[in-house]
Amino acid sequence: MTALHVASTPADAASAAPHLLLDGVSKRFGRHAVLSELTLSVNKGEFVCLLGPSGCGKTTLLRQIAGLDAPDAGRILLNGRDITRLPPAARDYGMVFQSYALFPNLDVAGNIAYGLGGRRADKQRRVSELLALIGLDDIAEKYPAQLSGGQQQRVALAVSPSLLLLDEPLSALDARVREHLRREIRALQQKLGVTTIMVTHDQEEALTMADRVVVMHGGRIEQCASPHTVYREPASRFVASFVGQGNWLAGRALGGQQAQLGERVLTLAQSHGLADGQPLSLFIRPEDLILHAGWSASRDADLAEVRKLELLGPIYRVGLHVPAWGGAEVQADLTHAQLAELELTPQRRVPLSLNLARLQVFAAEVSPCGG
Ligand SMILES: Nc1ncnc2c1ncn2[C@@H]1O[C@H](COP(=O)(O)OP(=O)(O)OP(=O)(O)O)[C@@H](O)[C@H]1O
Repeated sequence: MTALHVASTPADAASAAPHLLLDGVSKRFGRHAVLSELTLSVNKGEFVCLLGPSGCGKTTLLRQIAGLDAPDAGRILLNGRDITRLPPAARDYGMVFQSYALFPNLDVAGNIAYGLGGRRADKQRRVSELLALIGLDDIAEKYPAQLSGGQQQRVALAVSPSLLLLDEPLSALDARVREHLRREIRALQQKLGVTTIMVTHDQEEALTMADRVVVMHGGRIEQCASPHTVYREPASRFVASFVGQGNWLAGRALGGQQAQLGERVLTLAQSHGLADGQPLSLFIRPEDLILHAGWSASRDADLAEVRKLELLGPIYRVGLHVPAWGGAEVQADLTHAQLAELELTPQRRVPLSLNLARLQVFAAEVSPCGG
């Protein structure tokens, strides 16, 4: 992992403006536009995840914020102060670009004290408080190389920077440790109120840790919203496909709020705003498909044949073939209790409908939606 740490500036306390503002930031490498007019504001104490596939520009954006690279266009403001053109050395805050943002030649207490201002006695008191807070008071005299990965992360947070920039901090760890550290980092970040921007390509990490997720694709922001909104109301086809699982169904727009799916006419929760006859893509999460115990349960249901049952731990993912929906193959998620109640087995036929309130409609090719 790499981590960047920008120490506090005196302006921090008074500012009501966004803590960090990126205003139309663009960056090219040769002819390749890696960042295209990105605009993003981050509030004090917020935890923002930059999420996107490999090569979408996450690390490049983090490097612009850190000042390790300068954008070709746009501005970066920290507490209202334009820092865009300042090389790291000319910025009047300290910055570290090392593993876990720690100085290897300072012990834990020294690392924490480095970022703190004030008189020596106050500093010592604050260091003790922070060590207690992160639960590492017994290792104050150890050096970063003597710490475990998790301990290093905790110290990096306790260094209490104005802005903590983390680039894939958990990617090298095994799943169990990663899950534990996610919770620990998030809890500490909230306790300490450290404004944090973390790069990840792991959607689960972003959804579980962030206040806001910035989904990037091809150097642009596709959506910037809470994890709940990104998951439940993806702003573009890309976001819908990249975050979580989902079923795509090919349909056709009818007048008003209606859409044709195979033989079925659906009345959507909202107007799709598309011209009559235009092809559209209907998107629905596996948990938003409804399997019915009896045929009379819903007049809106169509018969589906169970093709596959896959155990995913707490839920079953059921593969279904639906002749009435143009022969669509879909996946539905069911709890163990639901599966038992429906007595589902392969080849069995079951009435299936869509939770129309949860159905998302996209034009067959839709333009990205900015965050
Ligand atoms: N110094 C550079 N010179 C030329 N091209 C670069 C440079 N740095 C990054 N790129 C290119 O810019 C694009 C974005 O790279 P970046 O590292 O920001 O992506 P990323 O989203 O962080 O990906 P990953 O998750 O794989 O780290 C890539 O195509 C990369 O090859």
